Amino acid sequence: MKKVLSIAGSDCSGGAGIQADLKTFSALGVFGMSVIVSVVAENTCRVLAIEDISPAMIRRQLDAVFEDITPDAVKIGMLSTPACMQAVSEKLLVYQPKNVVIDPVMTAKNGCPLMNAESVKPLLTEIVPLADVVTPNIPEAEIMTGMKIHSLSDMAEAAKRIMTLGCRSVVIKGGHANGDAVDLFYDGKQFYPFKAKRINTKNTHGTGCTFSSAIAAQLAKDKELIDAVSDAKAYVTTAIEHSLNIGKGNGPTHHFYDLYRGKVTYDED
Ligand SMILES: Nc1ncnc2c1ncn2[C@@H]1O[C@H](COP(=O)(O)OP(=O)(O)O)[C@@H](O)[C@H]1O
Ligand SMILES: Cc1ncc(COP(=O)(O)OP(=O)(O)O)c(N)n1
Repeated sequence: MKKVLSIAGSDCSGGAGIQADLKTFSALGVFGMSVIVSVVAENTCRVLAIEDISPAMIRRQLDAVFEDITPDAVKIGMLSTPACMQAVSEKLLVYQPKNVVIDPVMTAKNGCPLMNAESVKPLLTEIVPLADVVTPNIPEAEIMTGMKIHSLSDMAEAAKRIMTLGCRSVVIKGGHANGDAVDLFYDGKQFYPFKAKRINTKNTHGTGCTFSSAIAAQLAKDKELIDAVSDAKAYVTTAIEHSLNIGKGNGPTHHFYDLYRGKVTYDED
């Protein structure tokens, strides 16, 4: 069975972060592992508190995984401080995992910051260059590039700027735009827009985590980047279509086993 590691924060309400990542991995038939970088006391309405795991403990968790198991892909989510980033980048440079997907999480849906301001620079210089694919939403892409994004051609310009940071490809997600949900994938040569009808729901907690984890799961299963992004877009769209009215705020995406049962392929190795 293919194995995928998530390096991210814990969402105790189960809709985003490590919890969304592991649910996505299971639904897509890969074995999920987790290195927890921060514990977030959050729910569908708000973030109450954040406690970062020490950099030493992040390093030990990474050693524990990599000395025993070789992940087929790695997804990186919330990294709140420069010290967390340094611990992760240092170990990934040592272990050199393949298929690294980086979701540069900066704020929760309710606007609460999940990454502090001094982390932008190390994100761009130490973390993004490790990525096979980086998946910012529009506000994150604006912060990464210093430009405003109002159109698909702005998304294309931002994608070009992000590629200069040294990643292999980028998908700018269109969840925060108006109209259809159009994500723009750029591999340094060509632009590929992935379009889905916008689903009229408030229950979109964890959409970014779900999408990036689904890309990692598909890359682990040896899909080409473009096919992994295409499949992940289909997966997240289904997960939003069937999202759950749990909690009083933005409910979570649903990792809809029944729809995926039968479509998932398991490897025996
Ligand atoms: N209401 C929606 N209908 C359909 N797709 C959506 C909707 N909201 C977000 N998406 C999709 O979910 C994925 C995550 O995007 P986005 O919500 O922008 O990320 P984030 O959670 O990081 O802010 C993207 O593929 C985006 O197009
Ligand atoms: C622990 C943790 N990590 C990431 C997020 C952000 O999740 P995301 O899927 O990008 O979007 P929202 O659900 O916040 O809209 C989080 N909230 N918590």
